[in-house]
Order: sequence, then C-alpha cells, then structure tokens
Amino acid sequence: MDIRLQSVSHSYGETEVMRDITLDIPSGKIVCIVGPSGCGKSTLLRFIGGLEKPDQGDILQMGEPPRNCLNPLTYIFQDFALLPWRTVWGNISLVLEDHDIRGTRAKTIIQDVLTRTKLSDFAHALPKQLSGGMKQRVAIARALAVNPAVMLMDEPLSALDSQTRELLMDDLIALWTRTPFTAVYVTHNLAEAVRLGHSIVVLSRRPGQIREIVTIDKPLADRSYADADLEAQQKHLWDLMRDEARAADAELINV
Ligand SMILES: Nc1ncnc2c1ncn2[C@@H]1O[C@H](COP(=O)(O)OP(=O)(O)OP(=O)(O)O)[C@@H](O)[C@H]1O
Repeated sequence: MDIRLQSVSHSYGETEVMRDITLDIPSGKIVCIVGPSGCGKSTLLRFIGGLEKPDQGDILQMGEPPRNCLNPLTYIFQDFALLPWRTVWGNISLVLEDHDIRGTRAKTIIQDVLTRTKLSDFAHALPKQLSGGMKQRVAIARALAVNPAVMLMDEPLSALDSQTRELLMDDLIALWTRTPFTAVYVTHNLAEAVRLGHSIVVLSRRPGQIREIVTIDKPLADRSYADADLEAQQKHLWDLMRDEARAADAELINV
C-alpha cells in the first residue's frame, strides 16, 4: 500500500503549521522527515495515521495492505509505550489479543517477530529488566506483529544513547534487508536520516513546507557508520536546515 499526501495544509487557530505538502510514501521504502523544531513533523505523522484530519488536502491510501495485516498504520514512539507489568511476550500478545488472535496462531507470530528482532531469549523478561535499546526492540517487534502497511516512527531512537542508537540502526537495516517494510520516520538526527532513509524530506520552519526531497540510492545494507558518501549527504541536509533551525530556535525562545 502506498500513501500519497496531496496539498496538505493545516493551522491550529492562528498558528499556520504546514502549507501545501505533497508527498508520496512508496511501499517498501523508508521515508525520513527532518526539519526544525515545531515545523509540523509529528503533526504530519498524526495526519498520516488518521489520528487527526488536516484543514485542507488529502491523505490517500493506494492499493491493498499486506496479507494478514491487522493494523495498516502502526506507531512506534520514542518512549517505547510498553506495559510494565507484562513480559516481552505479553506486550506483543496484547496487540494480537485485540484482534482475537490467541493460541497457536499468536504463538507463531510472536516467535517470528522475536526471532526477527533477536529477542527470543528475553521473551519472559519484564520491561524493567531491559535496557532502553532492548525496550525499543520490543516496541518494534510489537509493531511487526500486526504486519503493518506502514510504520509511523516518531523519533524512535532519540531516547537512547549514541552507541545504542548505532546498534538499533544496524538492527533496523538488517530487519528491512530481510523483509522490506514501509516507514515514515521522523527524526531530528541527520545521521539517522542518511543511514535509514531511501528518501529524506526536508521541511522548512513553520509553516512547514517541503524544501527538498533528497534521495539516497546506496542500498541500506551498504550504509555504515562514518560512510563518506553519507557524511556528504548529511552535510547537504545541514546546509539546507541550518538557518531555518536557528530561526526556529529563536522563535521558540521568544514564545
Ligand atoms: N494539538 C495542537 N494544538 C495546538 N497546537 C499544536 C497542536 N499540536 C501541535 N501544535 C503546534 O503545531 C506546531 C507543530 O508541532 P509538531 O509537534 O508537529 O512539530 P515538530 O516538527 O514535530 O516539533 P519537534 O521537532 O519540536 O518535535 C507547533 O508549534 C506546536 O506547538
């Protein structure tokens, strides 16, 4: 299933948040969204997820969700959102219980996503026993369990330290390389964007408008830490964003 945003504009009261966003999210690709604070990245994700409707424009879902898809648009948040009293297994089974999937079918799905996220040995651990990186892997496993058409990832690594972020990026790349998934990935971190994005949408400061869409052709599996090509792309992104980020920063301070 592809998603198309067509001329999406929105204001909250007097505050114009975004203007005329037209964007394609093709199936099997990771589209990163970067831009200064307050430019509307999370709002855009909420529109795509159907949690809110924009004042103007359309969010179109084109084509069918994947087979056995239980929840076409599934969020992954930076704070993991795990139930502390449920084990890893229990947190994943919860989303299946919501769809009345239990017993052998649930067990097959949970074992598969635990294997894919390298969590099989931690199935019976509670969230408090896990590191931040492991908790986010559980959240990713839980999202994969519903076989979403599109994963909506809002700063998924920003609560983690830099080494854990690197490990999680490797994990996401391995996961995508094995079975490509579709994601809209909001981040402040340009290094994450160039490692994970097939395309990177650069928004201007509020009202967020598309300044440029940078496409990175290098296969995800060939992208590594401190890759010179990626660093050049990252510099290009920062050149696009620097002045806007500074202006947005000053604006927030003066609110
Ligand atoms: N429900 C709401 N009601 C009123 N204003 C809102 C609401 N949600 C967001 N805003 C405002 O809309 C603007 C965009 O917010 P949003 O959270 O989408 O930006 P962002 O780019 O994700 O920001 P950041 O990078 O700081 O997380 C901000 O000025 C914010 O205060």
